[in-house]
Amino acid sequence: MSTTTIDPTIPVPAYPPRGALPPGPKLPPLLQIAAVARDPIGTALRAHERFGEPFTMRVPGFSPSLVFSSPELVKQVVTGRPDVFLAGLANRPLKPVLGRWSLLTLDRAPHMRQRKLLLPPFHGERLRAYGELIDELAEREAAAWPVGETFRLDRRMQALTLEVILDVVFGISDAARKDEMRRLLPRYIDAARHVVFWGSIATVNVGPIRLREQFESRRDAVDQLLYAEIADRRALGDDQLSQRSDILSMLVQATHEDGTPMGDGELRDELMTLVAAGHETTATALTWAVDLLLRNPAVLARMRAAPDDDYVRAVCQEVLRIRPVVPFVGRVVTEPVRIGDHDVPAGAGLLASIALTHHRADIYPEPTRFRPERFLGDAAVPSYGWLPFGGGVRRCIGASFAQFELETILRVLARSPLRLASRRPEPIRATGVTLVPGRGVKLVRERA
Ligand code: HEM
Repeated sequence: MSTTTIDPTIPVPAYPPRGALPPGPKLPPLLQIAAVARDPIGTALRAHERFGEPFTMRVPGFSPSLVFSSPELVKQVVTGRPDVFLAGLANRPLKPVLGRWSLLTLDRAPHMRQRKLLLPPFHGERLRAYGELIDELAEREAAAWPVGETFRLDRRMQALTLEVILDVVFGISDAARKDEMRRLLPRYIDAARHVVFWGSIATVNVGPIRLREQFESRRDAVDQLLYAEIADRRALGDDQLSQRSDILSMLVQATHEDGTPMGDGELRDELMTLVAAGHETTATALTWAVDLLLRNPAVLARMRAAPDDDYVRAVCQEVLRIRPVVPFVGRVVTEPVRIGDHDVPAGAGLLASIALTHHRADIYPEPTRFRPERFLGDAAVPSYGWLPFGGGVRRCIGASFAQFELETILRVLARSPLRLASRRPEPIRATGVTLVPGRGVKLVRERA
């Protein structure tokens, strides 16, 4: 069933001529993206120091982009007119993975149509009802870790946040299907990460390297499960549906303004979007949070000693400041615009560098120090000085849920007797659209 009639495809505007954009790193685009992959924050800081604001980044398959980082200019980028500042177009590398109806890859009226349907399930206190379940899943996960053996925390956090998505978003109750999802979704996300980061290079088949085939077969396997779940949910009566609190059940009942329900393709793309946007991001933030806590014993001690809500919130805010899981958000402009004193030609990309904003010494003295106290009391951060969830009509719809999930799980993890397997600093790497710990944060659980 497909009910949506507006074609969401917007042509990519021609790139502006080189001379029309401010200077930036001279490396060829492929080498620029390799440098970003290896040292995302350092590369941005060095470019900012050398070229000032804005500088131009060029990466393969993406509009050449002006990078901004001061709060007032970042605000203009993320809150610019949604019919001109297109985020869906900027997010187009995600399209092969998430689909054409994904909230992340749509713009203008089709984007607002989907956003109106997706926002209500994420609103207010609704998802807090899941607090107990999340707490229970976290306790069970931490209790299963082997004593005295080294393990990678990133993998465990991915498994945990996937469980949360399978319950809260999908509401899958069939045990066999849930097991299949546990097995197949991470494999698909793994293949998808390369497609997103390396663009078209990762979708070719060269001799024995069958990246495209692998990507497509993993996508089809997951799609089959998703369509089966959608069909089962549609088969439920209104009474049964209205008693369920998972997001899929709510979306199956939702209707667009013209009264039409979401089609199967729309539902599939939005489910995939919620997994992709909400699973690894939260897992990565948790992994960084534990790494930072174990390297900052005073903060850990305060977390262990029955912390108040404000302190736990401040810890999570500081984690997302110093390790912004999504290091930038992008827009592509379809007509000339002015950002501060800068004329930006049509077809240029704009990047709000969250990582650079969060490392500004004028907002955060000693920006590389982990100090949750920055977010306590009257210490005010300027608006758009902290934006791990982006902003404007594209602001992350899962932001309050993510913060709640982080705080709930971190309280549990802080109580676990864990130590780092190595004191060496954890390298920060970029994969897909996230900043991840290069070695996955290796831990040892000690005897309690
Ligand atoms: C620590 C966790 C998370 C971080 C750091 C994060 C960050 C972001 C960022 C930076 C954006 C882009 C905003 C912009 O372009 O201005 C975004 C968009 C989005 N996020 Fe999140 N997110 C997180 C968790 C979640 C969760 C748990 C969900 C849902 C289950 C979610 C769903 C979405 C969706 C659907 C969008 C697209 C919104 C739109 O384009 O209208 N995110 N997120």
